[in-house]
Amino acid sequence: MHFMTALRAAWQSRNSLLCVGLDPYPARFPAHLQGRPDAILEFCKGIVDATADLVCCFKPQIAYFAAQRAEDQLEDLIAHIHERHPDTPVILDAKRGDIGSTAAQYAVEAFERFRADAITVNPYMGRDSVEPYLEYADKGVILLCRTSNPGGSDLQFLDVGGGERLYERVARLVANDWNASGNCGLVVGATFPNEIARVRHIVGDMPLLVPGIGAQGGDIAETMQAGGTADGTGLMINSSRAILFAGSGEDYAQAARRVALETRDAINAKR
Ligand SMILES: O=c1ccn([C@@H]2O[C@H](COP(=O)(O)O)[C@@H](O)[C@H]2O)c(=O)[nH]1
Repeated sequence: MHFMTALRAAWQSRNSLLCVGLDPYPARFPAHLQGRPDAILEFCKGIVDATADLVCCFKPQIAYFAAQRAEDQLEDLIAHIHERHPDTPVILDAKRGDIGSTAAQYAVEAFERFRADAITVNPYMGRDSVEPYLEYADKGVILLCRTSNPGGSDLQFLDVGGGERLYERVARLVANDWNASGNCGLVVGATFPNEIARVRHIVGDMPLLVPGIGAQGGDIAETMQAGGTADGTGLMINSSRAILFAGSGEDYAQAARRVALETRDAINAKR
């Protein structure tokens, strides 16, 4: 199924705009998982199974798996999500960016090896660096636009002419040119609600992946006000650490579920 079709279906069936980010950091795992060779997979499966009915998508961040030499556990985790929660799209947060020939290999890695439904991509090497992902027309390609970190302003806020900021140029380019197959989205941080509103104005109803609530302190009400579409959807609002590490004992998955539920409900209260 096309990523966008699956996402829209999940927004409706789950009544949720929440994306749970899967950033497994072993030092924060509960004691009963410490030292197990499959700890990353078991930790993440616990989170996924406890929250799947509350989310519109999951977003594993590849660095947390690669740093632990656990790419095989990422493969198994995504296979688990597809098997047990088949209506829940998976966004591989990899932020790839390279020349076309190398990008083609990254696209194979994301969509054929890991079987992700969408990937995050860095657009700053231009169209030919993004083309190999766009060719997978049924997969989502979610481009960095206005990132949530403070240093994002160093470049993304530069005036590229006529008062247009670089992140606005990215939004315009993606909406008017790169999105021919309707498979593009943009990353815009919850920590910059004014820019979320600008991007929404430029791109119409294009889905926005919004990290930055929870541990980074972004405001849910401001995010919804700035980025929600007329039908109350349009956003995948990510929270990772605040949900993953809500508890530190054997009941960590139940604790994660409680925070995921509160977060989903706080978002829904502002739709
Ligand atoms: O601009 C961006 C783009 C991506 N991220 C990623 O989202 C999560 C945020 O984690 P929290 O624990 O909820 O802060 C993480 O995987 C980042 O790599 C982002 O934060 N900002």
